[in-house]
Amino acid sequence: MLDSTLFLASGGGRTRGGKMVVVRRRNVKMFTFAFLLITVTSFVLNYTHQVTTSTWDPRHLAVQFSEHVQKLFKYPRRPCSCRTCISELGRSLWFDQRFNSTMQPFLTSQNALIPEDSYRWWLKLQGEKTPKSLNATLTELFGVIPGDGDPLQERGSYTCRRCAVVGNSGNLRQSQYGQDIDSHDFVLRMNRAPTTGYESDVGSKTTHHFVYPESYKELAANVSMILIPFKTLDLRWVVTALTTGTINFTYVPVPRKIKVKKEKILVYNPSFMKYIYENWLEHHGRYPSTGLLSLMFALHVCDEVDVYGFGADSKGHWHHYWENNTSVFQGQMTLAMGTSGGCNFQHAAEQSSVKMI
Ligand SMILES: CC(=O)N[C@H]1[C@H]([C@H](O)[C@H](O)CO)O[C@](OP(=O)(O)OC[C@H]2O[C@@H](n3ccc(N)nc3=O)[C@H](O)[C@@H]2O)(C(=O)O)C[C@@H]1O
Ligand SMILES: CC(=O)N[C@@H]1[C@@H](O[C@@H]2O[C@H](CO)[C@H](O)[C@H](O)[C@H]2O)[C@@H](O)[C@@H](CO)O[C@H]1O
Repeated sequence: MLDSTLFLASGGGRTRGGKMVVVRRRNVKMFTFAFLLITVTSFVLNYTHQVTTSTWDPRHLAVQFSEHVQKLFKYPRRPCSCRTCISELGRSLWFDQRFNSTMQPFLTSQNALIPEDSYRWWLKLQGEKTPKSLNATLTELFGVIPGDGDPLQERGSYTCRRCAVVGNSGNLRQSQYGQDIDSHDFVLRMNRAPTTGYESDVGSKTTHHFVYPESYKELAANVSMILIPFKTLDLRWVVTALTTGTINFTYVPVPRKIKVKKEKILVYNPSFMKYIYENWLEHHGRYPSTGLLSLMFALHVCDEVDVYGFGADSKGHWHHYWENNTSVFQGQMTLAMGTSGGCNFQHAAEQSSVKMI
């Protein structure tokens, strides 16, 4: 194919002598050489800007390069009609190097497999001493909840899915962001975040709410609850909270029963947590904060993401928008992202279609 294209491009006809063949071979060689030169040069130029993660080890560079090319071929951007789409590669190499569109944010009844290395990492997060068998727990869990289908995952209906991730920072106070937040297709909130009484600043719409047993709050009937399990007990808690009500204590008291429809319960994937810890937190801290887990989740299921309520307020105070604690905290970006760890999210925000508001 390449040969015949070159042949035509060189304007020649098939001749009797060997000369044309030599010219064609030379053309092929020159083309191949030029292609390799351009590719390698642009790759090297691009990567020399990545001070934090690149090394000059040729093997490392070659691996990174081949991964990048594979990604481009294997996962071309999905249909999206937004002005800019998260999954569009090539806007920021920094972002592309970390973003892995193949990672699955949910555990589902069809995809409940946690690789051994992820499982080992996850088990250490909260030092669970005698964890129950994970397989048995997951079988039981998906015997109780259907664990499938969520509007966020059904690609067909939205061509531009706009999501708002609302953190719990006091910087939302008097922001008047309520309407803006509510204008999104999906509004993701977390932990104890209330909306009643704070509508003008934080909005009133919630489509998805991230919780773990210790941070559970009652949700409206139309809201999907996304359980973030930090330990096996958290998975078992959902089962008992929907059935027998036997678990009422983890490391603090937790609700015995929850009033959530089984079809509205989704389960965050521990392997996805590990991916965030490795690719985005770059192993800083112990594990990602709920804010970062929610944000990364959104980046993998939405086409456009706007971020609200992260960081300290304008006076450097670190508190929830519904509380009055005015303690000063300097490392706001760090705490917003990791459990005593951080990632250069500002960098990501500046270079991709994520807006931090
Ligand atoms: C005492 C304690 O453990 N507090 C943690 C609480 C607590 O467990 C829950 O509120 C449930 O009661 O949870 C956390 O987080 P929390 O519920 O405070 O906030 C959720 C996410 O919002 C972002 N945030 C919050 C406050 C603030 N001033 N600036 C912010 O940027 C952060 O990204 C944060 O992750 C958590 O789960 O991550 C982290 C907090 O450290
Ligand atoms: C304040 C604190 O560090 N408490 C820890 C607790 O951490 C909290 O875990 C939550 C998930 O369960 C969530 O990640 C929150 O952001 C953390 O502050 C756990 O690590 C717990 C484990 O036994 O120990 C508490 O001291």
